[in-house]
Amino acid sequence: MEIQLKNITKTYDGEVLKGISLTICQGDYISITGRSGSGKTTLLKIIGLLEQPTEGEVIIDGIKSADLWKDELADIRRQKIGFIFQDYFLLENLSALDNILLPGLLEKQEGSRVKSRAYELSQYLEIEEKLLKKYPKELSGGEKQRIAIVRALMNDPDILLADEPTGNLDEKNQEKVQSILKRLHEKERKTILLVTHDMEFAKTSKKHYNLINGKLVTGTP
Ligand SMILES: Nc1ncnc2c1ncn2[C@@H]1O[C@H](COP(=O)(O)OP(=O)(O)OP(=O)(O)O)[C@@H](O)[C@H]1O
Repeated sequence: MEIQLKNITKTYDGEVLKGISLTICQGDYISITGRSGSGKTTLLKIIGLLEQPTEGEVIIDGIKSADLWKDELADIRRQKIGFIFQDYFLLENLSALDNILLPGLLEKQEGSRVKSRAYELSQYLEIEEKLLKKYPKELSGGEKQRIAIVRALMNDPDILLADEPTGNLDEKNQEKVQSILKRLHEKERKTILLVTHDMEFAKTSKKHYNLINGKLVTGTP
């Protein structure tokens, strides 16, 4: 999947993004850093089709997102984009396994197929089977984030959008998540777009941008 941003602006109270153009090609690993409030999450939401730009175009595989219906945008989000967040967004009253299975089951995919993919991916991310029975409150931050990554991978998305995925983790788990993203990029050819405060983490990407005054500035991490 190729995502093109053309001269994107976003205005809330003030102008947060001021003319951003960027092409994200299949297989890219891009990191974006920037000070708090600079608009990183806003940009990620626009790329993930969760938010509309005020001006400018988001073009997905040659099709302008503004020309698509809400349902079509939701289909692209579900089928092609995986989201990973700092706060994991696991449902507390579901086991880790059910959290992973829920999106697929909501889409009425066949239960046994969804389940075997969940186990396969959990094994790939070295999540012990016994962890899958636990509830989020019984899991460490690192475990929760790995469960959230499995959930993001269930539909085999082309691109993973990761918003501060190591923000709440200790050093050991930060390294674990970093190496998982690296492996998904190198071995599975996933496109990765990473927002992080952590310059060391940004260094592991192939292209790095700094978001300054609403514009992307090429940086060498
Ligand atoms: N839905 C919204 N309504 C109004 N203002 C918003 C909204 N979302 C974000 N903003 C504002 O836009 C600016 C950019 O926010 P954003 O969350 O994109 O920054 P960020 O770089 O991700 O920050 P952080 O690193 O602290 O997470 C902030 O000033 C924020 O208050």
